[in-house]
Amino acid sequence: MAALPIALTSGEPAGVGPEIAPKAWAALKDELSFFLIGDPRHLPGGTPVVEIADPSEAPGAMARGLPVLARDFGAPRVPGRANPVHAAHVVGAIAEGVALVQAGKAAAITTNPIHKKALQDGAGFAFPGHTEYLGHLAGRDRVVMMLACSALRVVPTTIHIPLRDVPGALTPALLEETIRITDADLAAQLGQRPRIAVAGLNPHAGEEGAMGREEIEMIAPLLDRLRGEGFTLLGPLPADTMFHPPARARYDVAVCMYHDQALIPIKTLDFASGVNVTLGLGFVRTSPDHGTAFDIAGTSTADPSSLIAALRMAKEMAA
Ligand SMILES: NC(=O)C1=CN([C@@H]2O[C@H](COP(=O)(O)OP(=O)(O)OC[C@H]3O[C@@H](n4cnc5c(N)ncnc54)[C@H](O)[C@@H]3O)[C@@H](O)[C@H]2O)C=CC1
Ligand SMILES: NCC(=O)COP(=O)(O)O
Repeated sequence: MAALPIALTSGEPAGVGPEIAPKAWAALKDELSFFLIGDPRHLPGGTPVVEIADPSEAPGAMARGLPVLARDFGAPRVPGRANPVHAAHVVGAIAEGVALVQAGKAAAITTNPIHKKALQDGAGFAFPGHTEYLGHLAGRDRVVMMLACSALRVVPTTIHIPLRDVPGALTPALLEETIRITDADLAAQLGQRPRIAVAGLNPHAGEEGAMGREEIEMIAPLLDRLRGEGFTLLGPLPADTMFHPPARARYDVAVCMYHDQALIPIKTLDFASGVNVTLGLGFVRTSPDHGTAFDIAGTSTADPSSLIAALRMAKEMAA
């Protein structure tokens, strides 16, 4: 019996998602099977499309073209310009992808990039991103964002919030849940518990209280308690010196305090093939690490490498 296909969501039609999906199909058609949930009108002219009525048809269709579970998004696509008419359909494709995974019709979900502001404006989307929406659909109170490439894995503890709100949002409970979910999910993936490096919040990890006290008052006591339970934890480490190659060799994943502390190193190291993974969902979700790239949408120049890596990782994790 053919392996279950991966559900790939449309993402923002005005972005590069419709352009990288056919490129990923061309690269992967002999390696794995997936199907796009989206509007076939949004795909570039000349894309070989096979419309399917059910995910079970995707493996057999891969050799002929990109399998598409066709949905009418209400309007054609204008590259670089989000259309509010699309917004509810973009959200609906994510919900449908999750439902198909939960029904045992798809092995995993891989999401094309969404434009968060366009979904807020067009559909009143109440979530900061996929991560939180997927957690909601999965019925989980808390899930974790991880970005991974061959050189590094990073987890931001706080995600899409303004920088000024980070210190208030960083609670011992939030950090503890983040570390516990990261440890459990990576142990299942790696076959052994991960070595987790934890960043400080402040310059020089607070320099013994001279530059901030979150490390002394919150992070270090929590890490000490979790070490007592058997977690392998380094830190709190100064964030500026934990990402060079010898430092990275000492851990399997870096838990960071806020979005850019985590994402700048990985996107600098490997923007082309980094993958965004949601941990703690109970099913597999991956995504390219990049966004909608409105500035190059419509030019056919978008690099599909990160989507290809995301689909490969979804297959490997779901196996
Ligand atoms: N998983 C998701 O749904 C994600 C969504 N976003 C959203 O995307 C939107 C735009 O975000 P930005 O910060 O501008 O980041 P972006 O990743 O869309 O673009 C940053 C730069 O990288 C380039 N780039 C991105 N992907 C590329 C590709 N495949 N090939 C070649 N060049 C590429 C763009 O042209 C641009 O110059 C925002 O609404 C953001 O929230 C951002 C990251 C992930
Ligand atoms: N910066 C990462 C990003 O925006 C992806 O977020 P999500 O949509 O996967 O939650």
